[in-house]
Amino acid sequence: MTETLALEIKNVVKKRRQRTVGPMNLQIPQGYIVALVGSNGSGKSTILHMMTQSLLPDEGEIRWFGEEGAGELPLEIRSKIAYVAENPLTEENFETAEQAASFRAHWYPTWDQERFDRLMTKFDVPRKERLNRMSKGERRKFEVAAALATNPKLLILDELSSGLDPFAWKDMIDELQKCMVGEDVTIIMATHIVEEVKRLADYIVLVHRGEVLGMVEKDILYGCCYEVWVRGDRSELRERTDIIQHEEEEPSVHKLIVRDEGIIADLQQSKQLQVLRSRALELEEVLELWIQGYHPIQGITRNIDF
Ligand SMILES: Nc1ncnc2c1ncn2[C@@H]1O[C@H](COP(=O)(O)OP(=O)(O)OP(=O)(O)O)[C@@H](O)[C@H]1O
Repeated sequence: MTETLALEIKNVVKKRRQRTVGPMNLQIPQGYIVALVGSNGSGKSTILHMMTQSLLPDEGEIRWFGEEGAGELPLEIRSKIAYVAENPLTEENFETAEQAASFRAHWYPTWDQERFDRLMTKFDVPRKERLNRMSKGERRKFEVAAALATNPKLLILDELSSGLDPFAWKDMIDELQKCMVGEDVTIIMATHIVEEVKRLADYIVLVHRGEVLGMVEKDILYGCCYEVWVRGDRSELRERTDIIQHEEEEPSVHKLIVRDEGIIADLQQSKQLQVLRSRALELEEVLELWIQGYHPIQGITRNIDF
């Protein structure tokens, strides 16, 4: 990757009570939306905490915008980063939205009050209400409005949709898409919502049991694997090295997972096999295969027992 990097993670390790996260390496290019996906407890929030220095790595280093990241982040870099954590800061609990916003405006030279006001109105958040008296969704909307008002170069979001109703969720998606137009903003978001990944992400980082399995362009994952049902003798399939998974659903009817559409065409050419039907795998199914050991770019890593 030759683009300017918003963030670079080199050999980073964080030891947590239940699980060690890392060692991991990641290069996040500037100007894209990157989604961190993975099961509960896989390490997504830990990674985001380290990206914002709310947690320090035990080993390795992180660089922001190509700058050295050792020690405390300089204010100049910190003010380019906005972070919406999974759980909001308790320090601000007794402040109203207006008070918390004016405090943040003081720390962020790029604070845009007009943008904040516009978003608060759009999201319908009560300004004079104390933050700890807001509903979960209202608080979330305030946090996102305040993060966007800082005009960040790097926006880090942990579970954006947590507590949001479907209308507010759509508004958020629209705002994030708007904020990517014509600006050199990078967004890194941890999410469990496939629709969010589909709508927003340029790249997907898959995290599994504390390990970063890789980063792949989202569009590569569409049409990278197919499910195909064929009728014929299993001996006809034995020689094929391009089958990722095989299951004999009933005698002589096989459900296969194959790498690409070309293989389906190839199977259709076979005189001994009859292709019954096929479909492209959904994004979440491709991710599941990746967790099982099939890398969408590097390919097959397992042997199939016929
Ligand atoms: N404050 C903490 N102290 C010690 N261990 C923690 C702490 N927070 C998380 N962990 C552990 O670190 C590991 C990774 O947790 P993390 O919250 O990063 O996962 P996650 O992928 O964000 O999960 P989820 O999708 O459920 O939010 C888990 O084993 C968790 O128990």
